[in-house]
Amino acid sequence: GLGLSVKKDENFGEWYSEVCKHEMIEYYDISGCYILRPWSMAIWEIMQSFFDAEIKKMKVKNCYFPLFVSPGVLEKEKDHIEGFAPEVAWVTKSGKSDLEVPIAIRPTSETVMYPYYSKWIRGHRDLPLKLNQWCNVVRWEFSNPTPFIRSREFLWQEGHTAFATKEEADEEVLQILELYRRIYEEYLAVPVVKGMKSENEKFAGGLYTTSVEAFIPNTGRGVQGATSHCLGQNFAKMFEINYENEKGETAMVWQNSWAYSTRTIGVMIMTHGDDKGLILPPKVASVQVVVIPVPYKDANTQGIFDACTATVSALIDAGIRAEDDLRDNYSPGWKYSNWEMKGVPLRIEIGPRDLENNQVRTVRRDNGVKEDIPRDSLVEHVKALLEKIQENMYEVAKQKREACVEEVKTWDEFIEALNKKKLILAPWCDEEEVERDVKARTKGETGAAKTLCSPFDQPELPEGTLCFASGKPAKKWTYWGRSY
Ligand SMILES: O=C1CCCN[C@@H]1CCCn1cnc2ccccc2c1=O
Repeated sequence: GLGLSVKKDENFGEWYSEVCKHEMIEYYDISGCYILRPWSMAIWEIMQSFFDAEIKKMKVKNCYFPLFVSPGVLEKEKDHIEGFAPEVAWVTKSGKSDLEVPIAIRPTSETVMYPYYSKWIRGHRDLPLKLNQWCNVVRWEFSNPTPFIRSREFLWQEGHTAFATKEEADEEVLQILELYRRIYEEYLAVPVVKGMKSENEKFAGGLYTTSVEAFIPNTGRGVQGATSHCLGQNFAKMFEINYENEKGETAMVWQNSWAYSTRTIGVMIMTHGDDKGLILPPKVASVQVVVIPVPYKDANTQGIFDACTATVSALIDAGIRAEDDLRDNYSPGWKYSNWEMKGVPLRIEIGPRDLENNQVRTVRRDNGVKEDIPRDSLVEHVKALLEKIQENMYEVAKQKREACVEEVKTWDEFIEALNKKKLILAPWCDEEEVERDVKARTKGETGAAKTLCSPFDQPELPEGTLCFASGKPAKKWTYWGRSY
């Protein structure tokens, strides 16, 4: 089809929406819901097989709990549910008749699972209990829906673990957070910051929340990439998840919960896409190499086609996800832009000259560099190229993100940086009231500024440094910004 109607730097919202339509999603007739087409589902599956294998090494077991939540348990813990209640979707009828009691659709599964954790965990030998489920959740949000980033239904994994000691829980929180960093940085080529959420931004039902935070330079917005919470004993108290410990005493468990979702795909699209469309990191591309014949009127067309199919099978035999595009109803030029739009990381062209010289022409999607490579060393060349593309995409994204970071010391610098769509690193007194105040003072049609996270990797905080917002002694460096 035709190219994009807008440029990424001119109209980001429209650009993103159009890019997503080049086979990642289809818009659905219910607002906030999207069809995941194979081109994006394949990305989800590649990430899923990595993460699933990793948590299985940690002895986490997969399970599946019902989609439906009875009202009693959902509203069991007031401060957990109060802020979220408007987002809960309810089933109130079956057929023509009303249900006696409306049933909620899970927005997350703590209240679904924990009554059974209470039943299953009786003695210390039942610990640790480590379960995960791959499922969908529904949150009937009203703020502007965005494919992958904010939808009323999305796919995620949610891990829910229970331990005898806080130390075990604390350790797992960070092990999972590292897996989330790897998903973003090693698979999606998206740089993220690991850090602690503020009291105001953390999961209200938990003890503390850690997260990996990404940043979108075009909009100057942070985006929470994934979260790993230590719940402490809050839910254990609420759901009476206790056990007889080795000393015969009744003790409450220490719990974690952690999730990443299809939002990851949206962050990848926003980070790497350009005015020709998607750019897929090779690690998550369902088609890493597309081989396109460039027949010339009286040249040996069959020979060219045979070279294409031979090239594809050599690459597939080497474990590279390759496809040829031999369609005779599209020109090579049309095929180039079509596969560029879909973001295939590497294109191989084979024309008459390539046939004669027993070579192929490679074209990189990330930087457009063309290179002729001999067919006898095809596989190792392509493998090396795909690795270089993966690494280059990450480095380019990291430099762009670093260029957006601005360190500020005063309120005026903060406001100026915010208006320049920067990712702000500021010394903060870590007082909730001050964060609420910053939110109130920066409220606007593009949303208020808030803390994104306090990076674990803290820069030096010289004695006497004052909070940019309150003027009180600063306790930590914190990333601030507008967010999705
Ligand atoms: O992030 C995670 C990781 C996976 C398990 N759940 C936690 C916390 C979810 C927080 N949350 C988020 N939206 C909600 C919406 C409606 C009701 C409840 C909630 C809710 O509890």
